[in-house]
Amino acid sequence: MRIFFPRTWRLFDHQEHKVIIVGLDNAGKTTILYQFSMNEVVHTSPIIGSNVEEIVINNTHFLMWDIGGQESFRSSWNTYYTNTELIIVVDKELYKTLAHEDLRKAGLLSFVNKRDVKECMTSGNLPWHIQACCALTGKGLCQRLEWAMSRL
Ligand SMILES: Nc1nc2c(ncn2[C@@H]2O[C@H](COP(=O)(O)OP(=O)(O)OP(=O)(O)O)[C@@H](O)[C@H]2O)c(=O)[nH]1
Ligand SMILES: [Mg+2]
Repeated sequence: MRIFFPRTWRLFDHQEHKVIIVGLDNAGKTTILYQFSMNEVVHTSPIIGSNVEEIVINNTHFLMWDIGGQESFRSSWNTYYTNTELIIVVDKELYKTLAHEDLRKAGLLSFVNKRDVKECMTSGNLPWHIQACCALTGKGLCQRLEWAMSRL
């Protein structure tokens, strides 16, 4: 995995940044967690509960929580939200739906919808980006973490 973040001011950034990884079951969250922490693919089993790893990248410390995506556990996700600085949403359904020959040349624009509904998050308070990745190779994972870190 490529190591980045050359900014010198980060050399002394020992604050721990809380990250949560959410998404439906089987999306690849645990695989991504261990790509970040061990730079390798581990054998995973579906989890009801969570895994947490402390990860240091270029002297920036992350406490990365991988939260089980099984339906029965989703109502517990909110117990992990306190002090979260970065949310990683892993979505395999989107990929599956769009992996079609007819869409090979299409662009992709994603809307965070229902901004008129009060309880919904808005793009105003939640900066976000879409990044294609492969958790088995680690490709794509680092680029977007770099983008996210610049906003911490
Ligand atoms: N082909 C492919 N398989 C992947 C990728 N990422 C994960 N997988 C596989 O998808 C399966 C599920 O991955 P997990 O990381 O356990 O999924 P999860 O999101 O943690 O699932 P829950 O713990 O049930 O919420 C495993 O067999 C992984 O090897 C990927 O980028 N490509
Ligand atoms: Mg898992």
